[in-house]
Amino acid sequence: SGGTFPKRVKIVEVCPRDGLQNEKMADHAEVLKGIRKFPGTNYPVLTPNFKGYQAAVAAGAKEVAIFGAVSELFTRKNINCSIDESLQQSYEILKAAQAASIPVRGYISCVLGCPYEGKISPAKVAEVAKKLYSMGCYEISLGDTIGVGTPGIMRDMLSAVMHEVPVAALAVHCHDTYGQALANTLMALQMGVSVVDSSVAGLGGCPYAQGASGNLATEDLVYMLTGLGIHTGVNLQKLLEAGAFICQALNRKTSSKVAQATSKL
Ligand SMILES: CC(C)(COP(=O)([O-])OP(=O)([O-])OC[C@H]1O[C@@H](n2cnc3c(N)ncnc32)[C@H](O)[C@@H]1OP(=O)([O-])[O-])[C@@H](O)C(=O)NCCC(=O)NCCSC(=O)C[C@@](C)(O)CC(=O)[O-]
Repeated sequence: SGGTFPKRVKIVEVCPRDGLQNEKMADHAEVLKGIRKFPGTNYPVLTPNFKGYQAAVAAGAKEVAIFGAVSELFTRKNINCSIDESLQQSYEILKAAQAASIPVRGYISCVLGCPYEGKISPAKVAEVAKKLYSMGCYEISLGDTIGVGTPGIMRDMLSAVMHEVPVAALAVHCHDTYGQALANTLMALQMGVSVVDSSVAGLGGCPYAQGASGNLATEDLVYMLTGLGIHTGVNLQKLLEAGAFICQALNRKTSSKVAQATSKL
């Protein structure tokens, strides 16, 4: 593998959630019932509050994800509460989930910049990450929700967070609004992060974040990791087929550069 890069990277495919959340879509209970489940694959449900957690568990969710942010204004627009209130809700979900042996992943949004508050201090991200981790999230996914970050900002943010949370429990979640998602992810990999969120065909975007656009495309991530000799366990050809399938179903163009390039071969 390449120098200080991790030998293997776990990719968390967020297209079924992040990628499709802007589409007119069924509620999670119908989705969970409707999908064919494969052994060894997790199907986490994003739960915005305790009511959402209870509904997800009642629908058979075996893993849930909670989300918070480092910006008061974004938190208000996204889930209609303050950061402290959102952490309190997260705590309640984590307590119930621990009692039910349900793993909880934590997302933090706007870690490299906020559409409403602008610059975000790395110390603030570290503080929220520490709280979610100490409350029991097994992994913290750090989201550049509106894709404004550049690798230097990613480096400063991660340096602060890694003082508070072990790097093995960190993931990055980059949006590609300014074409920086792959570069930001590469910086995170160089700093030892080995879990990366991405979305097939680059679909995605947060409806509550002005200007947010698609996620890092999984095809492009897998292509880069393969080139670096990093193991992912993902078959790029099959991934390209999955991307083509979902783009056709949604009548959308892929944002993956690899998909665009290989379709012309
Ligand atoms: C969180 C709420 C629901 C609060 O919304 P609220 O209006 O503050 O909630 P409330 O407690 O005042 O309740 C209002 C009504 O909603 C109902 N309600 C309350 N909760 C639920 C629930 N869970 N499921 C179904 N119904 C619910 C509740 O029962 C009540 O119904 P009524 O009594 O009036 O008939 C709202 O603000 C909301 O839906 N927000 C959207 C959250 C969302 O999906 N955001 C996008 C997620 S993606 C993201 O954040 C970024 C990420 C993770 O992808 C990573 C990155 O890129 O950074």
